Parts: sequence; structure tokens; C-alpha cells
Amino acid sequence: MENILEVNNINKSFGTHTVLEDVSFKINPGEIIGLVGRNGSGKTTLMKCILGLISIDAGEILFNDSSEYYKNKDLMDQIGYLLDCKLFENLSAYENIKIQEWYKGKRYKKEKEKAIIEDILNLVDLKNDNKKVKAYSFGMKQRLGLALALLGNTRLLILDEPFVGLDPVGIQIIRNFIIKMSKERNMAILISSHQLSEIEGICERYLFISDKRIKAYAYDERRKVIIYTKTQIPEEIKSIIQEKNVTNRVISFWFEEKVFNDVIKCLVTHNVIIKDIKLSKMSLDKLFKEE
Ligand SMILES: Nc1ncnc2c1ncn2[C@@H]1O[C@H](COP(=O)(O)OP(=O)(O)OP(=O)(O)O)[C@@H](O)[C@H]1O
Repeated sequence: MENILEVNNINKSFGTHTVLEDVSFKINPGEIIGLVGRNGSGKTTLMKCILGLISIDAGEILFNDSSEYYKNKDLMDQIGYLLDCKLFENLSAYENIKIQEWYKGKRYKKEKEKAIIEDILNLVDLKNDNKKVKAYSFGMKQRLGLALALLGNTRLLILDEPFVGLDPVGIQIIRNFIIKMSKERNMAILISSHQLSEIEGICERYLFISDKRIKAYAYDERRKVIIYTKTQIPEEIKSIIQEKNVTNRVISFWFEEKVFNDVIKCLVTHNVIIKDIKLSKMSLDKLFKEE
């Protein structure tokens, strides 16, 4: 698959303080990538480098195969972002979007403009009413920020800590929105968070920033099965799973359909009474804490 964004060996320092060192990764269209790191690890700095808001000291960043993308209006129009979102508090959501469209040099006939703006407001679950933004809740403002990031022909969406300050319902709304954008519009999405739990489960891959560098992890969907029994486990089970994973009354193994079925069949054949079955996923949080 062709990459939409390629970050190759970049370095970034502020004076003598090096924040990013030899950072490289790629993002494919439609992929959701989580950028995780502790406070001050360099997530926002990396996003600002990608957006061309600050310069890099070494390496290169390619968007759509171009290293000069940040000078090209059409290419920049394909990158949406939510980062330090500034809203006009005394205007409505509709007017905020309209101003941004104008700022981007987009003028439409009145009817078309209305249809476009209402469409975007719908996407983020906001109404076209006259309510001023200053009367919005934090979550509504965050959703309006997302709407602004979607103006233009967005193919890469960069979201810096989009969940900060939201309640669990607000977090769920934005998580659903991210999944929808990636699926329906094939948008590549880079989301930063210092709370892994907020983005766990929606990302295909995770980039951990730690000590100026990036480590990439694919989400491990393997599930571990643990079966607890009330009665003795037969020796035959060791022909299905490794001996070290069998004790008197506990069996554990990585879930695979065939292995799982063979184990259950063996237990039933030997009239073993099952007390409990647990399925557990590898915890990314554990991985994060080990960084
Ligand atoms: N303009 C700047 N001038 C000097 N230092 C800066 C500047 N911007 C960021 N830094 C420093 O770079 C480091 C990384 O900051 P950055 O904001 O990228 O971290 P972050 O991972 O986004 O943190 P947080 O999770 O707290 O938002 C910090 O030590 C910060 O003080």
C-alpha cells in the first residue's frame, strides 16, 4: 500500500534540548495510528513538525511523496488537524465553519455552502442553530474543532490529545467518529494521547515516544485462554498443548480455534468438570508502563 505520510530519520531540538532523535515511521491511507508518550515526551512537537508549523533539524517528512507539501496549498488542504483549537466564541458553529472556509479561500453559492456546512455539523453531531459557541459545553467545542479539521479534502487527520477534558460519553462519541472517518473516508488518522486507555482498541498501530525515540507496536490481538477445572486434567491434553502450560487443574494457551476446540473435546471426553474459562488480551498499558 502506498504511504500517505513518511517520516524519515528526523531530529528536532529546542536550543540544546533535543526532543526527537532519529524518528521514523510511515502511515498508510485509512490507518489509525496512536501516538503515545508521557507528558513532555514530544508528541505535540512531532505533530507540529508534520504540519510544517515548526522546522526540523535533520531528516525529511514526505506527504503524498512530496517533501515540499507544507508550501503547497492543495496538499495542505488534505491535512486536517485539531491542535490548540481556537474558536470564535461569539459566533455560532455555522459561522465558525463559514469563516474558516473563507479563510481557506473557499467561496460557494449560498445554498451549496449551507449544504456543506450542515453536512459537516451533522458528522460531529452538532445542530445548525444560532447558539453562540461560548454557550457550548467543552465536548461540543471539541466536536466543532473536529468539524473545522474536516474542511477541505482531508486525507490525513492529526488529533492532539482530542480526549482531554471529556467525560466517558464525550470520549466515546469522538472514538466512534474517528473509526467512522477512517472507514468511510479512508482517512489516515494520527491521534496523540498520554492515556493509552483512551485510544486502545481503535488503533491499528501504536507509536511510543520515549527518550526522544519512537518504538512502533502493532496491536496484538492474541488472546490467552485459561481454563480452570474442578477435576484432574488428563495426560492426553499434553498432545494438544505444551506440557509447561498444564498443571493439575489449570490449562493456559493462546487462543486458536482448532486448539480451543480440541482442548474442550478432550476435557469433555474425559468427563472433566470445568470451573471457569477466562480470556485475556495482551495489555498495551503494561507495555507502555514498561517503556
Ligand atoms: N517552542 C518550544 N521551545 C522550547 N521548548 C519547547 C518548545 N515546544 C516544546 N518544547 C519542549 O519540548 C518537549 C516536548 O514538548 P511537547 O509539547 O512536544 O510534549 P508532549 O508529549 O506533547 O507533552 P504533553 O503530553 O504534556 O502535551 C518539552 O520538554 C517542552 O518543554
